[in-house]
Amino acid sequence: MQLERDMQNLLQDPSFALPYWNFAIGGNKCDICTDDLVGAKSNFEQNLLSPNSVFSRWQVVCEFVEDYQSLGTICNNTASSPIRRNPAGNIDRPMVQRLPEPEDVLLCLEVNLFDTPPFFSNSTESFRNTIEGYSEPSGQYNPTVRSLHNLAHLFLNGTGGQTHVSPNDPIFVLLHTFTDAVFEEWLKRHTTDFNQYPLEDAPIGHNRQYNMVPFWPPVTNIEMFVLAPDHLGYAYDVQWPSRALGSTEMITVAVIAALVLVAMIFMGATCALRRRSRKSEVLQPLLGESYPHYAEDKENTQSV
Ligand SMILES: O=C1C=c2cc(C(=O)O)[nH]c2=CC1=O
Repeated sequence: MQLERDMQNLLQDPSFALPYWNFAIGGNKCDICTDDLVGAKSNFEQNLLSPNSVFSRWQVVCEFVEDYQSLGTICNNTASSPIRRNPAGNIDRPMVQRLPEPEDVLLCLEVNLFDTPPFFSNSTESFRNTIEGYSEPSGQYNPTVRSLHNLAHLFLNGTGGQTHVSPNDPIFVLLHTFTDAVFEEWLKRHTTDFNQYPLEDAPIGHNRQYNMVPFWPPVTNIEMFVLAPDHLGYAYDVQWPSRALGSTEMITVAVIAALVLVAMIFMGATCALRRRSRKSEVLQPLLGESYPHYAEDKENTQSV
């Protein structure tokens, strides 16, 4: 939100809103990697951005993570190299050559618990770990899988796919606004019980009452475990995909539809038969063939 406000100030446009990148579109194309958006691929160098994009002139800062760790130095914001990006181009990892599928988002929204022990990247049936992308989209932990948020990062295959430098790629923000939109939708669809947020035992910075580092002013994790339109003053406009029916569901629907049709035919036929019999009852002569007619009656009386 601070970034959005900063950009509103820079642009002198209070209506500016951060967009999101719906990365759950499947396939191997980065739909926003065009020169009018976040930059197309260079025709000259496969890992770089097209010179027609403003972002081809952006430089990566804080690239030397080994130095920061081994020498204990702090990143001094020295620019070192251009942004690298080669979507779907990681030939060593075919699994990250495709974006998440729309269905993956739906499955992840169905995971009931926010988090489960050990509150880490190997948690299973945990919404937090599933949207993060260390589980099958349905929530089952699988160490070989990368999905959703993680898969979107790795798909970018370059600056945006390396944790310590990924914020240098402008896609970073759009990838995370969408991830936040999925979180928002999950909060909407599930009763939000604060107790599901780990009070302890999560990695440092991730417990319920811990501050979210490095945001300023300080804000705790639990303060953000709320519906954004009601408490934070923003909302997402997303068309969530609808769920395609599985084969068992399709058979169930077909059987129900067939039963309803048979019931309707039966009811229609019964009504028609009833109406017909009621009609013939109404038109029945008061004196049937078996009753003597008045004239005959009279004749009989006279002859006596
Ligand atoms: O920038 C990031 C890069 C990531 C790579 C993975 C992974 O699953 O290997 N996860 C990432 C998260 C990032 O934020």
